[in-house]
Amino acid sequence: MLRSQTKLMDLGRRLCRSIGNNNGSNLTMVEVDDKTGIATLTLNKPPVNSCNLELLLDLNESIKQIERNGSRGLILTSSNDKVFSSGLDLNELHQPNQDRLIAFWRALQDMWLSLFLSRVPTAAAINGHAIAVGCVLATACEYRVMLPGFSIGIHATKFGYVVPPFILISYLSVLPRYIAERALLQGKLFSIDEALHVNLIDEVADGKSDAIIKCAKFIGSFAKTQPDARALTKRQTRAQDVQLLIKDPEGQLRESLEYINTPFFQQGLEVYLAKLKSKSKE
Ligand SMILES: CCCCCCCCCCCCC/C=C/C(=O)SCCNC(=O)CCNC(=O)[C@H](O)C(C)(C)COP(=O)(O)OP(=O)(O)OC[C@H]1O[C@@H](n2cnc3c(N)ncnc32)[C@H](O)[C@@H]1OP(=O)(O)O
Repeated sequence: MLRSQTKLMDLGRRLCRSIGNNNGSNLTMVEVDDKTGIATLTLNKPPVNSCNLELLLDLNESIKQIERNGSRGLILTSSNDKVFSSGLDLNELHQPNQDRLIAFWRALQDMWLSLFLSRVPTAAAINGHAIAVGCVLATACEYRVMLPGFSIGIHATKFGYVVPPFILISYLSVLPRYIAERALLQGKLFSIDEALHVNLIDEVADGKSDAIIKCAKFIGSFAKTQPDARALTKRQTRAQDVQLLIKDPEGQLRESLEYINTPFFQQGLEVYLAKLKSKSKE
């Protein structure tokens, strides 16, 4: 590598400062670019960023921290170069301890609301597979840039999971209804070309740094808007989508828990988890 290139990269690194989210965990990392004021929020739970209780709480705290520290925007990405997020940690749903399950599902609902309604511009640099809730994280953002060779989508019905309303809504907020409905019913995972074709993603990037640059460019497109006016307008635009979860979070929680605790769901999950484990040993 040329010395001038190395120098440029060092400079880039120096311009970023890490900010903690006060809980001392490294499950997510936040770096703010001093020049642009944009925060990069990196999912960092090996091996595949599956969302367990701790990651959801951490992610929610980081989203709030980014808003509190006055960042100009949020870019969500992953420290894993193959997987953006593998969705919910299925171990949280399998034969769950009921108190932990309640905390887990509440954390999921709260985190989704924080990201979906974030007052700052949000973009996802999808540098790996984005499966189920991994896709939901991306669609909660305002803009999506993805790298080729990976899949994105919600394939829950293939494995016998009914999707809760807020997951459905996050799909419907970016896809036309007939495409969202068909994809959900088929349990479809989109290739990059298919995702681009239906506008599930906005752009393709040829590497993670290119994806981050493209996300930053999108966020920069709001430079001339007044932040409070932008934030309130976004909230109004999305108000109907969040109505159910804001008006009756406990009702939504109850419905999901009832379903998760059914023998039907538990048996299906057991088979799926066993398949996943045997696949990873191949
Ligand atoms: C009428 C009432 C209405 C209310 C309804 C309420 C319903 C509520 C419940 C239903 C929820 C529905 C919505 C579902 C949302 C979800 O997000 S579920 C999660 C779905 N995700 C997946 O299925 C992903 C599965 N994983 C993969 O396909 C692959 O792992 C990968 C992401 C493509 C990565 O592949 P690779 O790099 O080859 O890694 P692996 O070797 O496969 O995996 C490494 C280890 O990680 C484990 N793992 C992977 N994903 C998960 C996961 N999601 N949860 C837990 N563990 C996971 C995998 O088993 C490996 O583990 P080891 O064997 O121990 O190494």
